[in-house]
Amino acid sequence: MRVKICGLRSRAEVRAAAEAGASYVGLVFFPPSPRNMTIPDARWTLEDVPEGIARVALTVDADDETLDAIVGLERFDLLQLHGAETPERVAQVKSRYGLPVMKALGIAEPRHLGVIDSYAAVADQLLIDARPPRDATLPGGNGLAFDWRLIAGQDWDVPWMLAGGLTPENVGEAIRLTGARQVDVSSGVEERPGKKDLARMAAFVRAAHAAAVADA
Ligand SMILES: O=C(O)c1ccccc1NCC(=O)[C@H](O)[C@H](O)COP(=O)(O)O
Repeated sequence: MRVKICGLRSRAEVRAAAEAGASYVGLVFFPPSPRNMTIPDARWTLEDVPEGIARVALTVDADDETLDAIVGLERFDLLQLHGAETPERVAQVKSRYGLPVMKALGIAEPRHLGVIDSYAAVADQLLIDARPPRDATLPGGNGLAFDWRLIAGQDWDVPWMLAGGLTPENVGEAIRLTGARQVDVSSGVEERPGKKDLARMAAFVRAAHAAAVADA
């Protein structure tokens, strides 16, 4: 079981996520978000991440200039594209930067599953998330879950991660229903938007690992 904790905003939060057992730590580069990270702050925030933990940069329909600046920090192992990027744009980003790319896809109904294969053909990983409501300010990180039965028994040609409204309380059921081997959380381990609750991060990782063991 691999856990990603997203929307971290300080070195202390990154350290706590690593100590809790996260396999991925994510920073959000999206100015409207309460979790937004600036490029200069990201360099410092990720200065001493332990070996073996993947550092993820989350962007939303970012242009090349923004991605150049983020990748230029030489701090990231994986790019998470969380906007309306097309499969062609995913392929372009992957080839321009030579870093693995994870494409986030929001689902709410069976028809939203239809596009997943076209992204699986170009992305290194998929992040299967809740589709944001039409009036949402943020395309992700809304703490909303989708009906996990929609993807029960589904698998794709690349590794995928389950996200959307996960919490220490519900992640076990989500893993059992979907068979996810990787899970991602942000709001569900916060005291308030943009501020992580260190005890909840640890509880989340424990619950995810316990569900994976129970499933084995
Ligand atoms: O977190 C944000 O503010 C954010 C902004 C713009 C796009 C995506 C964003 N977050 C995505 C995530 O943190 C996760 O990858 C995932 O969607 C889980 O979010 P949550 O439902 O809050 O656990």
